[in-house]
Amino acid sequence: MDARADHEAVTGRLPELLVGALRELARVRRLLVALDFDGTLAPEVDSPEQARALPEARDAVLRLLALPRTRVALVSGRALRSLIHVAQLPDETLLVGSHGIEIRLDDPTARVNLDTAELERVDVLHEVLSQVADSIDDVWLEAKPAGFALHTRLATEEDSRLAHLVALRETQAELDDLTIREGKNVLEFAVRSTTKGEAVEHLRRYTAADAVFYAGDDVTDEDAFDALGPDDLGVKSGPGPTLAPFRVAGPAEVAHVLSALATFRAGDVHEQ
Ligand SMILES: O=P(O)(O)OC[C@H]1O[C@H](O[C@H]2O[C@H](CO)[C@@H](O)[C@H](O)[C@H]2O)[C@H](O)[C@@H](O)[C@@H]1O
Repeated sequence: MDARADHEAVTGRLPELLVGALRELARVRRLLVALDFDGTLAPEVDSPEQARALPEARDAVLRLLALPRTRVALVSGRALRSLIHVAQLPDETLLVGSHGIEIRLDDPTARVNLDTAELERVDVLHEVLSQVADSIDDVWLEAKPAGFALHTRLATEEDSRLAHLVALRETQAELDDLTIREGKNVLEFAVRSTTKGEAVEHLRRYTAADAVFYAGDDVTDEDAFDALGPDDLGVKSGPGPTLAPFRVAGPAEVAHVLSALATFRAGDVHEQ
């Protein structure tokens, strides 16, 4: 294969500016690759437990994990348990679940511990949100350690709007200071407040990374993009307003970006 064909095989149809930024990033000494899961590595599906990373994305993540001075983290709104189930990645993958409430670094036994007051608030949330889910067609509740996700993907637009309105009204009538986040066909309620931005900062310190790559698709990923600095690189997956300097169409293109990053990094690591 000549050099041009070789270059095209690695970069595909990625914009030249993005390819240049990936090459630059691949040269840093310690790199943290932090990735959202749903809508970024995995295409959206109706049943959250059926979601899986695209094979090309998973291969690229495995290649990155195998490189020296390169750490990979998943930063997800999913409960850690659910993230472990769908991601199916080796233990050296750093995991952030529940939008930063649950963090699994290199100790796989680490658990989130809620105090009694928080556990009581989770119980109240459960009672209120179960009633909402039970009373509206095709609306269901996903449990997480510190809260719940009210899913409306399969509901009609009208029922979805109604579910959001009622859930907001009823939860706020019962509990103060809830953390409420709107995502894709989901409204999330938690009794603890953290953001993906805080999670990225935590991971940056933990890994002593010289630069961070972050890819994400949803509103909550904007906190992570906001936490990036001039030496970092953010890529938004799919449509919607974003702080990320680069955008690709969706998970298939994210996989391509990760694959190119792994290839550049492997080359640069060998050169050093
Ligand atoms: O931060 P993420 O990794 O993107 O997780 C965000 C939420 O993802 C899951 O819900 C979303 O994906 C589902 C599977 O494609 C889809 O059915 C649902 O409509 C989406 O909202 C997950 O179930 C949530 O707990 C996460 O917070």
